Amino acid sequence: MVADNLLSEVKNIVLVLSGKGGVGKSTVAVQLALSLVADGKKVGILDIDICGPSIPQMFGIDSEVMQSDKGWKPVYTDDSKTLALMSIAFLLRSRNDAVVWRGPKKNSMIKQFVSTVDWGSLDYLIVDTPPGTSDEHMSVIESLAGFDNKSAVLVTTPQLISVGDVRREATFCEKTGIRVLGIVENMSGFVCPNCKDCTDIFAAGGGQLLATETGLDLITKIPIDPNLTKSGENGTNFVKAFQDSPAAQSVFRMRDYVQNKMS
Ligand SMILES: Nc1ncnc2c1ncn2[C@@H]1O[C@H](COP(=O)(O)OP(=O)(O)OP(=O)(O)O)[C@@H](O)[C@H]1O
Ligand code: SF4
Repeated sequence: MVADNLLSEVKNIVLVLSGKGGVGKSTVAVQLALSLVADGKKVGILDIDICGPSIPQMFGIDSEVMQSDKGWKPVYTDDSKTLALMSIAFLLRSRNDAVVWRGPKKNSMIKQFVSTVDWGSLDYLIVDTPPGTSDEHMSVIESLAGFDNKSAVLVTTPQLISVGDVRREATFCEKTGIRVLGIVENMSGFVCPNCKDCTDIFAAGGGQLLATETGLDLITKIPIDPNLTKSGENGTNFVKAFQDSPAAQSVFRMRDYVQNKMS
């Protein structure tokens, strides 16, 4: 069963969640999408971070939303149309416009996103969410209530303070009936490009601790990679350009895990 007929050709939905801001949720969403595309899949990214949309910038795309005869056309990253994007940023006149909407207006925008975007056929729709468990989360979950094949990935960093936030996110998923595929530990050490040694810059073991406590799988640990930071600023396809790097290999493990669990 599907929530709406414009999602009728979408096979799987993956929500990317984190309890805390700045842990790399959008980065994980984008790299998961690009790695699925590298595996021949058709993918969409829905950016529901109404107050801080970052997906268009991560692809270096500045575009306006156009209408199709069915709804809003997503913005494609290239002519092959294998990766489609939708973000509030495409609806704003300028990237610097601030969104100061109260809950009900945000809710209706998210419901419109879910019901009005003409995604066409997709293997995966990745939903990039704001941090925490806010109005946006409730709205998207309510809007997707009729879509069966949906799951979540929880992103954390190795510090324990972040783990506490993600634990609350796991409880939220349990209460709202969203299946959690597992935990991604991001910024998990820094692999030196010279000696390939991994230094735990922040701390170590947060993702594993959370996994042990919640009984969820630790899907992968993505190290800090300066090229990954740069790709978020200049729109480079990181997993294609740096496919042999430890960070890209870790992203591929996440992709394979997600595909196995959702098949
Ligand atoms: N593994 C990594 N290696 C290097 N840089 C990273 C990594 N993960 C994230 N970053 C960088 O950290 C910053 C924050 O990442 P990102 O925007 O993905 O976080 P977020 O959790 O989505 O933030 P927000 O709370 O604003 O939604 C970005 O500059 C991004 O490029
Ligand atoms: S980890 Fe090794 S190679 Fe890298 S900066 Fe430190 S000493 Fe140099």
